[in-house]
Parts: sequence; structure tokens; C-alpha cells
Amino acid sequence: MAHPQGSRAPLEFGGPLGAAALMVLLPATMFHLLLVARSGPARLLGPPPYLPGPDVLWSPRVLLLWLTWLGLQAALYLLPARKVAEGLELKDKSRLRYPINGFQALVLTALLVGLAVSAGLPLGALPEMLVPLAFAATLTAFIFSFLLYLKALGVPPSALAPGGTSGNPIYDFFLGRELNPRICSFDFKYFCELRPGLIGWVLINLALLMQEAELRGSPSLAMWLVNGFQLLYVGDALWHEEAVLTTMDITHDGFGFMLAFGDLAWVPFTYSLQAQFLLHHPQPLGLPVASAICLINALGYYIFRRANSQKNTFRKNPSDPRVAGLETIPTATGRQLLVSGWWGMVRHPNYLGDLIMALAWSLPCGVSHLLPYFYFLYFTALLVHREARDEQQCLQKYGLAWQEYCQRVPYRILPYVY
Ligand SMILES: NC(=O)C1=CN([C@@H]2O[C@H](COP(=O)(O)OP(=O)(O)OC[C@H]3O[C@@H](n4cnc5c(N)ncnc54)[C@H](OP(=O)(O)O)[C@@H]3O)[C@@H](O)[C@H]2O)C=CC1
Ligand SMILES: CC(C)CCC[C@@H](C)[C@H]1CC=C2C3=C(CC[C@@]21C)[C@@]1(C)CC[C@H](O)C(C)(C)[C@@H]1CC3
Repeated sequence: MAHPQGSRAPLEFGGPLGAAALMVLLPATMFHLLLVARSGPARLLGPPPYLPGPDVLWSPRVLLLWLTWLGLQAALYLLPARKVAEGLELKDKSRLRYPINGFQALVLTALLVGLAVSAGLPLGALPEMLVPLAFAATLTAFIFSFLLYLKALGVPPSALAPGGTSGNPIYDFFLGRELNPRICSFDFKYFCELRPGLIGWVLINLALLMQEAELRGSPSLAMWLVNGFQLLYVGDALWHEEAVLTTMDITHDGFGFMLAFGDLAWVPFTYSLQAQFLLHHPQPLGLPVASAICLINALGYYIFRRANSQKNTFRKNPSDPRVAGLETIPTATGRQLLVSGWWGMVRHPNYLGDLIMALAWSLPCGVSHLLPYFYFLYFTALLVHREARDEQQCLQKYGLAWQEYCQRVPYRILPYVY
């Protein structure tokens, strides 16, 4: 069923062909990374050490473990929340309500895992299950996206995402048709964006750290740094959970294969690549270099957090004393654009901070291999592409005011370079 508004929307990601290619390439890349990280040469661009057969990929026990994890996170999502936040206004003028209890879910998961480990759960065995776990997550993402696609056939046009209604089933399956698929108050996209994948990522990191301690007597300094930096990132995301309600994933993109696979499989199994690499390729790291890397991460985090918080504070209440003195450009929508402070330096200061952190996560792995820098390279490409999509959307929303902003703040991410 094609919708008139959809047929006018320009196709992204190379249209149906690009979407089909990505649906093969993304899982293939994830499995390549998982296999190469544990191989001796660990060559990012070399062939994988072997092609996994069905006996390596498929394990009913692991599938059960994965479904239990999803069930646990869903149960934690349903617990009473300290706050219920409202999302942005939708096409039909309504606003959805979202529980703010992600940080609580992280703490409760940590407590439950702590209890289970002290009762004898061998967490250090998890790294051995990464390949079948990733397979279970990929399978879940495919089935889930298919069910979401079917569900979206029965919703009114006002519930559809602007981009996922081209009428081409492959493209719409990839991008997602429905903007905020829900059953009662359970919001699937919001749940997946912040819970099973992000918390799963730090749990995998922890398991790799414990496995390293078993193998070598104690975790290496490099492993501590990677675990600490990424835990800070995930903890920060869940602490500031409400801010995700204004990201383009929630406000603009439908919930289809791209986000379902990204959230459930890509994030936990590829974002933990540095820790996976370190388990199989220990790297010596002295205190002076470790301190310098900590400073780089702190700088990145500072820029990322301050820039995101400044925009969120401003969007919530432009007269808040923390942002009231900043220079702004009025727009025809009644909203204003910040043109001084962090958002007056470059048009995406938060991306800059995020990229600096990405570099700090790879540096503990040394410079002998390209593999641990995969996240930094992929993330640069993702953010450059995301920035272009966001610019397009802002130009549509704000027209001339956006053009004036671009003139006054000419650089996108890196001052004087890009
Ligand atoms: N680790 C990962 O894999 C990923 C991390 N991220 C991170 O997620 C965070 C959110 O990113 P994202 O959702 O892409 O976008 P942003 O948080 O950068 O938000 C972009 C929006 O901000 C508003 N805006 C832009 N310029 C201004 C301005 N000058 N003044 C006021 N408002 C402005 C516009 O929306 P409006 O005017 O409607 O408010 C625009 O659409 C980032 O920190 C990013 O680094 C993102 C993707 C992946
Ligand atoms: C599989 C493809 C390559 C594309 C998938 C992209 C997704 C993995 C990312 C799209 C936007 C994301 C965000 C975060 C994680 C990665 C995905 C899902 C985020 C939750 C990470 C933590 C941050 O603090 C954040 C700002 C909350 C992020 C929001 C966007």
C-alpha cells in the first residue's frame, strides 16, 4: 500500500538496491569482525579465518539465552519509572509518553549479574558464545522487522514515518514504515534503542575483561580503559535517556531492519570490538600513554556532553538562565537556532566530541592493527552521512533561517577542516 506523501519523499541509502545490499553487507561485516578479532593476524581487510557453518552459528541454548536477555530487559522497562516524559508533537497533534528508567535498568542488571556471578554463573564463558549470539540477534532482527512491517500495514497514514513509505517493500522494510510502533504503552523503538543492545554491549565488555583475568591472572590496563570509557558512554546515554526522544531515530526514522539490526546486533557485537581484540591480542600500555588517552577521552566526553546538554536545555526552555544569554536566529516555525556557544563553533559539536571519544577507545589497542580502529572509521562515515541527512531535514524545516545559520557557522564537524 503506497502513500502519496511517501511517493514524493526522496529515497535515501541508495534506494531499494542500496537497502538490499546493506541488509546483506551489514550482517556479513559484523560476522567478519567477530571472526577476525579472534584470529592471530586480526587483519581488518584480510579474509576471515574460516567460514562458520550451521553448527557454529546455530545453538538453541544460545537462542534461549538471547531471548531471556530480551525478556529481562523488557521486564525492567515495565517497572515503575522515576519519571514519564512526553515526546515531540506528532502529525496528529498528540504526544507519546515514555518511561525514564533506563539507568535504573542498568543498575538492576548489574545487581542481577553480580548475584548470578557470585552464585557461580560463568560470565567468562560468554566470549565463546559471541558468534552464535550474534546470529540469534540477527535472526531476531529479521523476524522482528518483518512483524513490524506487517503491523505497519494496518496503521493510519499519520502513524507512518516520513521516509519509509515509498511503496517499495524492500526499501520500506529496511527503513521502517511505522514511526513509533507500540503495543499498549510498550514502545519497541525506544526500548531497543537504549536497552538490550547498549546494556548488552557493556555486559559483553565485562565478560571479556573477566575472561582476560582468568587467562592472564588479571585484566590488562588497556582492557580496563576500554571497559571504563564505554561504560561511561552507556551510563551517560541512560542517565540522559530523555534526550534520545529528540534524536532523528525517534522523531524521523521508522522502525525497520536498519534500526532493529543496528540496536540489537550491530551495537553489542561490533561496538565491543576493541575489548574482543584485546582478549586475543594483549597490548602493553604504560601509565603515561594511558593517562594521555584518558585525557583525550575526557576532552571528547566534555565536548559531547556540554554540546548535547546545551541544546537540550535550550530546546526545553530557551529562557533557562544557562542558555538565555546565547545569540540565536529566529525561524518561521517559532523555534530558534543557537548561533553562539557550542553550536556557534561548528554545526555538530556533539559529533566532534563523540568522534574524539571513538578515537580514545581505539588507542589502548596500540597501533599495530587497523582492526580496533574499525569503530572510529565506521563512525566517521556514519556521522558524516547522518549530518548530511540532518542538514537536509533542517533545511526543509527552517528554510532561509537554516541557510543563514550555515553562513554564520560554516564548518559542520571539525572547525576549519570540515
Ligand atoms: N554512538 C553511536 O553509534 C551514535 C551516536 N550518536 C550521537 O547521538 C547524539 C544525537 O545525534 P543526532 O540525533 O544525530 O543529532 P543532534 O543531537 O545533533 O540533533 C540535531 C538536531 O538539533 C537541532 N539543531 C541543530 N542545530 C541547532 C542549533 N544551532 N540550535 C538549536 N538546535 C539545533 C535540530 O533539530 P530541532 O531544531 O528540531 O530541535 C537538528 O535536527 C549525538 O551526540 C551523536 O554523536 C548518533 C548516532 C550514532
Ligand atoms: C547498522 C547501521 C550501520 C546503522 C545503525 C545505526 C545505529 C547503530 C545507531 C543509529 C543511532 C544510534 C544512536 C545510539 C547508538 C547507535 C545507534 C542506534 C546512541 C543510543 C548511543 C549512545 C548515545 O549517547 C545516544 C545519543 C543516546 C545515541 C543515540 C543514537
